This record gives sequence, C-alpha cells and structure tokens, in this order.
Amino acid sequence: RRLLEFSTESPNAIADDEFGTYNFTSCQIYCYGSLLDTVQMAKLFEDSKTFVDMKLLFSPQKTLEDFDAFMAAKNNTPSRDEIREFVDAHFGAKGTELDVWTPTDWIEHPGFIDLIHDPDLKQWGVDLNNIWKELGRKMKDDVHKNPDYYSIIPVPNPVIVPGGRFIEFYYWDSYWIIRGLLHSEMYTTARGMIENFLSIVQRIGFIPNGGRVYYWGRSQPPLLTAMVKSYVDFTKDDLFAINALEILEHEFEYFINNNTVQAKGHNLVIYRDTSTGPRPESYSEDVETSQSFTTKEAKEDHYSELKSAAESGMDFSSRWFINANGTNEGNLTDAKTRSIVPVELNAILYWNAKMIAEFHSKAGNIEKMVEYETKAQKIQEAIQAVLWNEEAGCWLDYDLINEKPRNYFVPTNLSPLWVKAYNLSESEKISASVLKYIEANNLDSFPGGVPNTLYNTGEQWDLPNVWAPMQYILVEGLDNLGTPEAKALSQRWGQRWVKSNFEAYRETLAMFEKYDAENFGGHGGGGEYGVQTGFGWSNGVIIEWLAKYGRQISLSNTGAAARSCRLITVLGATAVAIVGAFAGRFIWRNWFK
Ligand SMILES: OC[C@H]1O[C@H](O[C@H]2O[C@H](CO)[C@@H](O)[C@H](O)[C@H]2O)[C@H](O)[C@@H](O)[C@@H]1O
Repeated sequence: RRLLEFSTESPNAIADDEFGTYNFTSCQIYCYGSLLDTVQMAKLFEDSKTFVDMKLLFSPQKTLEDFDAFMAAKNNTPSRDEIREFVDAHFGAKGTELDVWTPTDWIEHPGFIDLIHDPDLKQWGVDLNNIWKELGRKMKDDVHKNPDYYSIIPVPNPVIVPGGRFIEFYYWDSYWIIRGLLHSEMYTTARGMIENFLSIVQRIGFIPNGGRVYYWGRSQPPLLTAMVKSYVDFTKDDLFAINALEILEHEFEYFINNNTVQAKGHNLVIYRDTSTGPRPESYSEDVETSQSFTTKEAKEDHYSELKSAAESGMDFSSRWFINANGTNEGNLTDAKTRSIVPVELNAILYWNAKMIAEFHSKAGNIEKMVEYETKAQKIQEAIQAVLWNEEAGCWLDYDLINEKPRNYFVPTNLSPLWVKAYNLSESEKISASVLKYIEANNLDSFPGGVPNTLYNTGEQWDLPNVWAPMQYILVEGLDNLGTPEAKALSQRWGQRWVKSNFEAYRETLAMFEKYDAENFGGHGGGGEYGVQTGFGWSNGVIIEWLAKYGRQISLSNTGAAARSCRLITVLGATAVAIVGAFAGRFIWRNWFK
C-alpha cells in the first residue's frame, strides 16, 4: 500500500490517509512553474539557493497574477534587469524569517570538557560548545501566522542549522548535530529538534531533505529513529520513544512502500524523488546539465536522478554514475541513482526496524516487537544475499541495470558494521575480510581522513573530499566490530580525524563542512557551491570524539615530551633540595655543634 498519494490537481498537495493533508501553498512560487524558471534562468544571484530562500512581499496568488501581467507586458521576453526589478518589488531578503537564537539550555562547561586532557584540545572543546549559540535559529512568529509567504517549513521548536548557506535544518545532518548537543548536555534543544521532525512526519508523511518547501519531493537517509534512540540513551526517557512509535513506524513504512525494488529476488530500497523539474535551489545548474538530453522525458529522468542523489545526501558523486560500459566513469549526465541499490540505506532501514522492535519491547508490545524483528531479519537477509561480496570482502552497492555489484569504494560500503546489520557470530571472519578490503584499497594512506571515493571528478562527494558523517560511520563501525585489529584502526582513524580537524581550526578558526583527505588540516572543495563553514555535523562528530578519546589524545609528541621534561626537572629539583637539606642538617650537627 502506498501511504502517500501526490494529488494530480495540485502536485504539491500531499494526501496521506493516516497523517492528514499538507499543502505547501508557497510551492507555486518556490518549487516549480514559470516564475521560478524565469528568475532562476536569469541567474540574478551568485548562488541559485538565494532566490528560493527569499520572503514573498505579497501572497503567492497576487505574486503570480503580477508575474503574468509583467510577462504579458514584456512580450514574454523580459530583460535581466527587468526581471531583477520584478524580484526586488516582490521579494524581501533571504533568511529574514529566522532569528539567531541562543539555546536556553546551553551551558558553559558541559562534562565532556573535563574528559579532555590536552589543554589546546580542551580549549577547542569549549570553542565548539560555544558555536551552538551561533548556529541556533528560531522562526519569527510571522512564519506561523503567514506560512504562505515563506519557503521555510514551519516547525514548533528552534533548531541548530548546519551553517553557511544552509540556514535551515537538514535531515541527516541533524543526527550528528543532535548527538553533539546531547554530549553538550543540551537535552531540551535536542528533544525540540526531534519533536520538530515527529511533527513533520505527522503533517507531511515523511521528512524532506531540508526545512524548505522546495525539498518536498525527496527525503534524506532516514535517521529519525536513531535520533530518538540517541536521546533515550542519554536521558533514559523510554517513554519518549514509546510515544513516538506510531510516527517512527510510519516513516519506516513510507520508505519501504515508496522506495522498494527487487534485486536477485529480494526486496531492497533505493533513493528516489517524486517531484518534477530541476532542483529549485540549483535550477540553472540542472537545466545546463540537462542540455545533453533531447526529449522532455529524458530531461525529467535526468532531474529525477539528480534529486535522488540529493536524497542520498551524497550530491554529487561518481558513486551514482553508470556509463554505457557499466562503470562509474563519467559526469552528472551519467547519474543513475535510481538504478543503484545503496548499502547504507538498507542498513539504516534494518537498524530502524531493530530500534522500533526494541521500543515496542520496552512498551510490552510483544506482537509488534516480533513483527519488527522479522522485518529486520528480512532486510538483513537481503543485504547478505545481494550486497555482501565475498570476493571483495565487503558490502558493495548493486547496479540494477547491469545486474552486478559496483566494486568502487565508498565509506558507506562499511555501513553495516555501524548498525550491526550482519550476522554477529561472524564478526571474526568479517573483520579479517574488511581489513583486507581496507588494505587493498589503500584507505589508510590518506593523511586527512578516508576520502569519499577514490575517483576525482570535481564533485564534492568524490576524492579528495572527506566528510565527518562518513568518518563517523567508518570509525564507529570498526569499533563495533570488536576485534583488536579493527578497534586499533578505528581508534587511529578517529584520533587522526580529531587532530586533522583541529589543525584546520588552529589555522583558520573555522569548522568546515568537508575536509581534504590528501592534506592533513586542509578543507574540502569542488561541487556546485563554495566550501561552507559552521558546521553542524563536523562539530557534532568532534565533540563526540573529544568525549571518547579526550583522555588519550595529545596534540604533539613534542608537547608531551616537553611536559615530561618539565616534570623530570621539577622532580629532580625537589630531590636535590631534599638531599641538600639533609646534608645541611648533617653538616650543621656534626661539624658546627
Ligand atoms: O544546494 C545544493 C545541495 O545542497 C545540500 O546538500 C549538501 O548540504 C547538505 C547540508 O549540509 C547535506 O545534507 C548534503 O549531504 C550536502 O550534499 C542539499 O541537501 C541538497 O539537496 C542540495 O541540492
């Protein structure tokens, strides 16, 4: 059963038989249509996202009427300056719907700071904890009163945003942000963000990619249940999870019902998108890459592949390219996201089913617990049968077009370790295979972290870029595996990531959205927008790992050696002083008395 039906009358109206209907009126302006096309193709702004984040000065209806009149008056061919005048007269500045917000539960000295020994890292922990105050955003009351005037999706509680051009919540980013907040003991802010997501599933049926109506056709890796689990692990508030169960099940079923495909006789899940047209926030960029396609259908397919890649969170990457030869070489026109079964999405859904089963067990709903354990079991079997690759010694994405595994490294190939989506009794064997895979792909040879792929295309989710969530999946996955070798590598990679992020911070006083695998302390680049700072998930991962490794990491051996020397000097001086005092007393007593 498809839970969500997209109404044909108004493509942005989402009718969900269990969770109500939600209609983004402002989608007529921000998601599709002639106004969006005219303005975005005029390229008025350096960043295409700027226009779709601007506030409407009049109702969507009046704006559209004025636009029709404007186009008629200009013979449907207005100049760039005339379009700019229209925009100036009808739109206000971007981001005015949000106030910077100091989280009310922010504290100056959360306990994790005391777990850090190195003084410079300790100060960095303090700085990172301070950054939450810069990334806090609260919606103005007017957003709730007049939502049609904005592209922002109204939510009840303030949020922590990623930073830079990303001034609204992002779905999967929020998982690492929330874990960071929990380590910073900001339980109310974390809970508020989770409640926003729960309210969104209730209103819309699923969680869009980010907090703007123009993301309405796509989600991101579904980590809401894991956010709830993190909150409960920190606060022991089981009731919070139990009360959320209906909504968590709904999100799980949404993915299963809308994204399932068949591979080798098993049900597995892919990324996909349900909207039409180019990405509103990168409109002209998508129109440009669509030029190589001649028919309207082919262009639409291309847009869907790009938006499905955005649903994966890895926009963009050679991971999603399938060229005519069935390999990953190519460019965005080769994107075939919907034909690739991604390891992590299936692993995350397995994890969701396990966590939902666990929450049902806490609630005493035994039948439901068994139901979700069974669902988890089925997904695990499918992952093992289709995605595990004995020859490579790792899990691999699966190409549905050429019916073959895609033997290209992506950190997500190891994501089943992170969520324990494998037969735990085989940990020793899997550990040996995976460590061989890591060696064979030379993954330990990069000073700045494990890159996202081994192929440099200039896209931001390719070599040499390294991303915090991916380091997290690798490091926590290897740690979970539990063998001494896997644990040792996990610790080394985790500590290296902390040191390399610190080096970048020491030089620039900034936290970056992505880093550079080839340069210790270097930040990332490439893709369709400049590298952003802030930055939610990078801060979250570092705070968690400062708490985890803070007692062990020292920034430099030189520093450690200097401190040891100082200690020896002090001890030596004390010893000399004591011996001297005894000698003095001896001489005084025996010679002078
Ligand atoms: O505007 C281009 C794209 O920007 C976003 O993607 C990137 O930033 C997100 C926020 O940090 C992150 O979740 C995503 O993984 C990044 O690739 C946005 O999510 C895309 O939909 C958008 O097209």
